[in-house]
Amino acid sequence: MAAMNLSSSTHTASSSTFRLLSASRTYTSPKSHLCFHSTHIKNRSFFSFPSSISHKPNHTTKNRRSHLSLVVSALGKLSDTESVPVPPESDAVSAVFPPASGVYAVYDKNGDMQFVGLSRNIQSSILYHQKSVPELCASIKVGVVDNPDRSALTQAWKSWMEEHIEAAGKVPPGNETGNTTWVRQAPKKKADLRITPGRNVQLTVPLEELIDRMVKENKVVAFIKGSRTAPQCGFSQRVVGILESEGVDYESVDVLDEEHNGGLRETLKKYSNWPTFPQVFVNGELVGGCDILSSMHETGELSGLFKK
Ligand SMILES: N[C@@H](CCC(=O)N[C@@H](CS)C(=O)NCC(=O)O)C(=O)O
Ligand code: FES
Repeated sequence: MAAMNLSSSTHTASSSTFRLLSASRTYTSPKSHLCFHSTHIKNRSFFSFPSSISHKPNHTTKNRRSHLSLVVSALGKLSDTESVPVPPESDAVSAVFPPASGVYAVYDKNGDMQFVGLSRNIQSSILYHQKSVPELCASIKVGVVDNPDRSALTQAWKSWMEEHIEAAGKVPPGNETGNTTWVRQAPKKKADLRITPGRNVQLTVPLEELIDRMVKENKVVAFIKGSRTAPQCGFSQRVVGILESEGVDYESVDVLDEEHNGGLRETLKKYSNWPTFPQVFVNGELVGGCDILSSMHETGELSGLFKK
């Protein structure tokens, strides 16, 4: 039997015996390397869902229920669930499919099942599929899982997959390993800037001057602990998250990278007259660290600054 893709996200489950991967493999938090000093351990969430199941439904339970009753039902057997045609316009998709949690099975125009996914926001997943592969999304069956935890969702997905495999004798093509048709691709992240190519390279210009050039030649520069893909401290991670959610094009520099940025950590403190990291510069000026960025992000001031 072919191996399978689990859900619409970037995680895969593969097995010759239709075994789901253990929760630790599928849902491991990528943040386990972070420094969790007591200063920022409070209020942190140590667990994160994959992107496709991380959306919070934006309807109240009451609204959601009345919405759902129009088009989809609570999880039952796959064969007992009615398929709903996918309207061509995204507005209509939003009106038909609810932002609820559960499983969904996508059928092409010949009625062949293409993919079974699980999602914290079925509406958002369907909108994504309709946009990326409209030719494969003719109709969809939805099974809502009320009050889902991840094991309930995974169990629901497994039950539909097993039922389909028993009836059809094969995994839906979109769930085969290596099939990325239904997977949301994470945008490629930029590499961090480095001051030197390596420890052995002798600087011919003072480090202060290199810092000065770096912050003046790039609109937004974040000096952080760790890389942008793997921040080593919760403060730096928070700032990376803010910059990502602002959608701004920014450069990052790892002050802990002694191999490429030797001496930067201490020299930058003197240059900016700021004792801690992260440090974010915009248009050559220090804006601040985590606290300042967080409050400017919340008030909208930060987006205004990025537009200047
Ligand atoms: N309140 C600060 C928190 C940042 C912070 O306290 N950073 C510490 C720990 S990561 C730091 O950089 N200390 C100096 C150092 O490690 O060199 C902010 O808003 O950015
Ligand atoms: S708080 Fe420990 S490295 Fe930032």
